[in-house]
Amino acid sequence: MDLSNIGNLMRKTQASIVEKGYLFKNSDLVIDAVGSDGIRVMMESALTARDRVGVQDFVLLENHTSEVAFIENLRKRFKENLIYTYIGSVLVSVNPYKELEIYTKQHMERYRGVNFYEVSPHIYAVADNAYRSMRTERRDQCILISGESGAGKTEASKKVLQYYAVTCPASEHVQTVKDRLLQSNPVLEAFGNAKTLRNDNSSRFGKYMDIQFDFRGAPVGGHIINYLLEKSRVVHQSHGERNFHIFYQLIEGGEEDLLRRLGLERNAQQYQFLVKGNCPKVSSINDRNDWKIVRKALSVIGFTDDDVEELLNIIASVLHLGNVQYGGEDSGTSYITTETQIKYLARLLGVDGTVLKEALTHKKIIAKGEELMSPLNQEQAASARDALSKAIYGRTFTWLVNKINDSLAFKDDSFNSKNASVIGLLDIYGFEVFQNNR
Ligand SMILES: Nc1ncnc2c1ncn2[C@@H]1O[C@H](COP(=O)(O)OP(=O)(O)OP(=O)(O)O)[C@@H](O)[C@H]1O
Repeated sequence: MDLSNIGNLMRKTQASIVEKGYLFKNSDLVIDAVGSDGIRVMMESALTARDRVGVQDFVLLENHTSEVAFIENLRKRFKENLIYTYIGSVLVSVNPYKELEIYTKQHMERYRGVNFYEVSPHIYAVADNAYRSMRTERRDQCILISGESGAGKTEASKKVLQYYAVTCPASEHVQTVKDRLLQSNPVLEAFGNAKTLRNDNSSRFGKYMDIQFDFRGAPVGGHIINYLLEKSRVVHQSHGERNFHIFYQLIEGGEEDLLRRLGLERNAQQYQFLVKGNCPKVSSINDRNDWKIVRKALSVIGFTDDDVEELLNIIASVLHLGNVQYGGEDSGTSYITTETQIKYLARLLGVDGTVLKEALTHKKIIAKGEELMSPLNQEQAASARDALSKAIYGRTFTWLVNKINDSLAFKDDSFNSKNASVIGLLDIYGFEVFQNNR
């Protein structure tokens, strides 16, 4: 072998070894390619490379049962901006908290149709592997994403969706489905995410999303199941946290005449349900911009102007409910001191103001077939108000998800959805332990 070429060949091979993560597992291949003269230098280079970037699959670690070795390998890779590592077919991801140039179309192409271990670990490899297994084995697949709050689960599930949106076959109809699938994210995040101490955009609900594919492997529909929305956040937030994003987006971004119609002021500090966490501004969040994104997304998903109006009426009514105040502290019988709120509430919710007032200050008892109204004291009335606010918000969220599902459902009669192949995406929020878990 011409020794002058060894350097070049080595550099090339080493890059490929590092990229593919073969290192010493497949070092025989490398030694064959380099020839006996290059073996020693080659081995040293590969060793140095492994020292620097770690191994791309934890099963290749010499001491793979050691937690210390595991963490050390993650640390090495993270330092080199390698946030993904495999444990066999499981992908471990470390949140980089910065934009990495690893989600471009070129990257997607690199992972398309390529075997899991031929390219460096990536969320796209997992997405592609599930897709190919679905097509070749004709079996439904599921990608389960779990981790503690702020680990990057929601971002990972968005990357998977983007991967399918770009790489799967498309037609006009399929493009609409892809757009709707992608646009459902900002809407769900506006209504179901909030700033917490750990994550400025924390999902406060669990989400399971089915993506349906036809026989050509094109995404033709989807379905979302939501569960465990953290409704208590509507009425109370811990210090440094916020309510659901949509409230701030509406107040910051809502047009003047819209706010006037809803009886709202452009000042979040005016609303009892938005001041509990004492966190009016978050540097990483632009509520005004996000409002525009959500409004656009709602129309892409197929919400009519009437749907949006109804939705916003209800969101505004929750804010008005929070400002309902009671008198009658010592008497044991509460009464409402904020008539303006009741006026707005009656109009926005389409209910009779007198009936609403009674509902907010009394409880109904049915005894021996007879209905009796019993007055609530101030504290009980405040709890009734909060319970109503949570119930309204919770049902609105379910309504929203149902509307999104209607728009994602495949409506062609000739297509039998029972024959569709499905990739499920489960993004379940991380465990948290609070002083008070609610
Ligand atoms: N791959 C990534 N590249 C760059 N930044 C990321 C990536 N993944 C996550 N982040 C950053 O971390 C933040 C938190 O991520 P994400 O919301 O996905 O966490 P999560 O695990 O879904 O948390 P929660 O359970 O609270 O909803 C994101 O808003 C984003 O700023």
